Amino acid sequence: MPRFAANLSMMYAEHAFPDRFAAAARDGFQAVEFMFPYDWQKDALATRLQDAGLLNVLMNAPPGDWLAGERGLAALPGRQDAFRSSIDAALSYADAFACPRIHVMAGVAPEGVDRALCLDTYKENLSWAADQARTAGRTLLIEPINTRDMPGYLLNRQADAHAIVSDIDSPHLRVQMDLYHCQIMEGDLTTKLRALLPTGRVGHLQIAGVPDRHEPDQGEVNYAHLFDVIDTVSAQCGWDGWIGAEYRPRYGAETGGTTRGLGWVQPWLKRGS
Ligand SMILES: O=C(O)C(=O)[C@H](O)CO
Ligand SMILES: [Mg+2]
Repeated sequence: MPRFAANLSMMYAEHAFPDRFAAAARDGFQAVEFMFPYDWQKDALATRLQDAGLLNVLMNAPPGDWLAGERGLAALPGRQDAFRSSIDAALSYADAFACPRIHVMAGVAPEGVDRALCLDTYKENLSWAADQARTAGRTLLIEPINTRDMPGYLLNRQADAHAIVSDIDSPHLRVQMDLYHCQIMEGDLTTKLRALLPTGRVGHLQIAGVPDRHEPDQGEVNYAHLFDVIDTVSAQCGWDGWIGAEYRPRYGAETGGTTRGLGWVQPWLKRGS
């Protein structure tokens, strides 16, 4: 049976972020993920998480200056100190939330910087970070992101992410396989899931409708079919990860909000919530 986590950075936007934990629990989610909790005091958010009886299954490391266009630091030459500080911060927050997984974003190639140098920087930084994660008992994730939503992002395809994870060869570095991005960049989702889940290198899945990034019951991807595929392959290979619902709800606060669009996940939500 697939296990779904509500992404509180995109869902429940009709509530202030700290209030989204209780909102997701009321709807029956048992786990949440989110991107960047760093604007909030970690113990206060940890209390919201615990009061709502939720697991936090994924969070992101600080991405650099998001408003200035930065989308991660891991592959940026000359930013090693900032990268290492971002990992320290992420591990501290992950400890407060008992969060096992941290998405470490690669970054957007700076103008005129050689992609080969970025890749070398990426591997060097990830090797160091995976060792920090080992000590802390966490797992880092790298995610291929589509070039339409994030032009210039330095990791776009599943095979490249798996090659990096294989090269670094640490149990504390895995792939975050976002099926929304994978559909846009590559397609062939059924075959990719059947091939990649058994490798042991996929640490987390995410979903959203394609192309509008709304609920997964809208758009070109048949997620009901993919949930069956994930169930079948997981039973065969023992994959026991979570699936993050990382989408922008189609209903706003005035027309029912996030809750109204949860029909797609009802069979898997906790009863009596
Ligand atoms: O963009 C995505 O799909 C992600 O999962 C990142 O964590 C946030 O950009
Ligand atoms: Mg994603």
